Amino acid sequence: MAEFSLSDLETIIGERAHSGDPDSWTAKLFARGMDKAAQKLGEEAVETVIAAVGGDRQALVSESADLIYHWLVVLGVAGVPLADVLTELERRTGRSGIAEKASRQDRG
Ligand SMILES: N=c1c2ncn([C@@H]3O[C@H](COP(=O)(O)OP(=O)(O)OP(=O)(O)O)[C@@H](O)[C@H]3O)c2ncn1[C@@H]1O[C@H](COP(=O)(O)O)[C@@H](O)[C@H]1O
Repeated sequence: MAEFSLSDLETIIGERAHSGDPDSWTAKLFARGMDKAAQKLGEEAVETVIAAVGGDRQALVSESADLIYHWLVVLGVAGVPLADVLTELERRTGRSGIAEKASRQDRG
């Protein structure tokens, strides 16, 4: 399970976004647009902060997962690929080729 990556989740979100599946939370968020997606991201951020400050380790893991999922949905609704964020993070390290290497490892 440790091999599961943010890139995998981005792919799943992309597949579900316009699936038309009435049971898909992802499809619902994409249909309702940025206001709803961003609102959910904000709520999950607050819940993550509460878990962290409260020292609730299990809640912190769970809320972090909710937060990251909703962050990727917001990126998807905005049309911003995860790779753009990774490239920006890599730029800040002052090194090059790290994101590319991670992507190669991701693909096996
Ligand atoms: N990781 C997640 C994930 N994390 C959280 N959530 C959903 O986010 C929602 C947020 O819960 P809340 O209680 O805050 O929201 P709510 O109160 O039900 O909604 P509102 O009242 O705010 O409208 C819940 O419905 C959760 O199921 C997620 N939904 C989907 N995924 C991933 O996306 C994939 C595709 O999901 P579907 O699009 O639902 O098929 C799944 O297989 C997962 O991998």
